[in-house]
Amino acid sequence: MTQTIAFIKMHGLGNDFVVLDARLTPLPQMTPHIARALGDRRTGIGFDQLVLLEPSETQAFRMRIFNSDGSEVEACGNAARAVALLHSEPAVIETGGGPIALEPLDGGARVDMGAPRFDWDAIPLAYPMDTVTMPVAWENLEAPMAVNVGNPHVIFFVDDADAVPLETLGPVIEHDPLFPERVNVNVASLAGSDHLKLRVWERGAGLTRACGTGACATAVAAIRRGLVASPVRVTLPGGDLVIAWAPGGTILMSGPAAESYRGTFDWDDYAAGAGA
Ligand SMILES: N[C@@H](CCC[C@H](N)C(=O)O)C(=O)O
Repeated sequence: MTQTIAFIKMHGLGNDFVVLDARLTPLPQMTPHIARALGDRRTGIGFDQLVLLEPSETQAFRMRIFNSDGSEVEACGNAARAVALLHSEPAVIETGGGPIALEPLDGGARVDMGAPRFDWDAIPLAYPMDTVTMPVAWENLEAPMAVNVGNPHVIFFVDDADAVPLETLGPVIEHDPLFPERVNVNVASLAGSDHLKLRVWERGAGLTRACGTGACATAVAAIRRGLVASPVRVTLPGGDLVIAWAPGGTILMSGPAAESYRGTFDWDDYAAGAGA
């Protein structure tokens, strides 16, 4: 007998999610096949990420994240703000990238995303390399910085982020063998002494309206290079986030989130033919 599953559609700056809440009632096992089928905007519900909330043995609850290509990943900044809004009270939660602290605000949230990591094997890269000014280039994109903020990011500072053909270069860089777990690709330009403009090609999801972890990684990279001072306003196609970070500390991300609608789907409609 098929199971009817309730979902909540949410977004952070247009980066959209389907949230499944299995904290009290367990759901059938999520697989990459089902996540991909649900995420298909032509035949499924459609989303950038699927967010699965489960009980945790160590924190208030656990947030699992699946990209629209079905891959399970460690972190999602915009989803963290959406989940903070849904949970509606402060909480420390478990993620694949480590614990993060949620604080709901009116129409959004502040999230402590933990400390960034810069070592080549923490990104991870395929071999040892300076991650502050990487000696690599893809066409006109050169000398990026790599940061892991729970998930892996590479950041290119350019004169005009809008002029970069991210839809063609993004997938090439995402799948370059230098990044054994693939990578999220950020192109940023300076808009002021505390303001960056950012576009992101997301690993496993493509071009999105906004990427919270991309904003965190890019702000940290720009502060580390001495390009901007914290707190940094990061303007994405979907709107603005504010990121605060000091070397040695954790990253604080603030910004909006919203619920779009609630619905249900039949599990068997998406499980058909499911292998992995
Ligand atoms: N939308 C995100 C990031 C989602 C995960 C990412 N695509 C990855 O594969 O690491 C955000 O807001 O941070």
